[in-house]
Amino acid sequence: MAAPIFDITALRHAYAGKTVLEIPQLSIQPGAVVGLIGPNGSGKSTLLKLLGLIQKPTEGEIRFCGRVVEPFSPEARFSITLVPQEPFLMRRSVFDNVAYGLRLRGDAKNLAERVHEALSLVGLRGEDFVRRPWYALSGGETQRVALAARLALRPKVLLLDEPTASVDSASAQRIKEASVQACRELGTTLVAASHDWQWLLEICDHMVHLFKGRISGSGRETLLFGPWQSLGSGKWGKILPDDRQVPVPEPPSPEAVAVIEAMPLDEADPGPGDADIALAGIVSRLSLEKKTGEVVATVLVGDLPFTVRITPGRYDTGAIFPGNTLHIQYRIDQIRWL
Ligand SMILES: Nc1ncnc2c1ncn2[C@@H]1O[C@H](COP(=O)(O)OP(=O)(O)OP(=O)(O)O)[C@@H](O)[C@H]1O
Repeated sequence: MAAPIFDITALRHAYAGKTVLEIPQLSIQPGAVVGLIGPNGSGKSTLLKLLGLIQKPTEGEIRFCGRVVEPFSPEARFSITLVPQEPFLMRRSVFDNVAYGLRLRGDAKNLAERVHEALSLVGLRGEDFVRRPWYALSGGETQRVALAARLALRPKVLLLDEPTASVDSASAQRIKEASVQACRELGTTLVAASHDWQWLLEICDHMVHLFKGRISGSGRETLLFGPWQSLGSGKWGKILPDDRQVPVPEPPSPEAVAVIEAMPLDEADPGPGDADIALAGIVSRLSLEKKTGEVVATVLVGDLPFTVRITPGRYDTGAIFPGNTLHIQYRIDQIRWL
């Protein structure tokens, strides 16, 4: 295996003395497509800024290509590029915005051609856009020009922070396609934070699920939030509006979060099998996971969203689609607490 492009060790980051991110170890391979998911405030943007070397961690180390690189060093600036949630353009034409980085690093050969190429990657026709001033663009076009300006640099690493949060759906689609295509064509490593779990599952080699600044899993786990109720006879869990029970082990604190790894559904007739809990739910969405070729489903049990893995054999029976009833299964002793 190639040496990691990023190697994180004993990382802790704090704002005004409050720790918001703690990652003991994380490696990212060159050329990998990595997804960051997690609720608001879980530390995704902070991790991207640290990987983008525009912030220094409070403690610990981030090695880039095997070396600790100083924030804002030329090496970092020309190899790693971060597209923030609300990218801004310089008060110049689209051409000058896209050409800026190339000129800055003294790399202006075939400039016009490269600007047009980068714009076409994000679905904008050069002829229509190069002369436009920064203010004559929609939000989606601004986002795409900002991405084109990064892709023109053929970066080693592209960091995307919620690339599609505030744009129309056509721009969102184009931004997603362009970033993945760039990674394929240029061998760029892509780390994308997004609430679009389905998109990340489809494109990622690796998912990192952040929760309260810690890695809680790989994005396929179910998180169940308190408050927890006593179910009697020493049992704990939740009671659904239809009186069904969702049992968990005794919670360590009232606000503890239960984590259930996605169990595979691979039998024609689910039954409890290895699990001690089986609950009927309604399939609400299905996604094909690039890494495993499995279908990952969200199944609503009452109003609780559970994540399950459906093996190709089971999925090929053709009986699973949104709106269907499916039994989710888990073992109480496999639940861990956050
Ligand atoms: N500059 C800052 N100063 C102080 N606190 C900050 C700063 N930036 C972020 N935080 C806090 O750090 C925590 C993590 O924030 P971060 O923006 O990294 O989360 P996130 O997962 O990207 O959230 P979102 O999905 O809302 O963008 C939050 O509690 C946030 O309020």
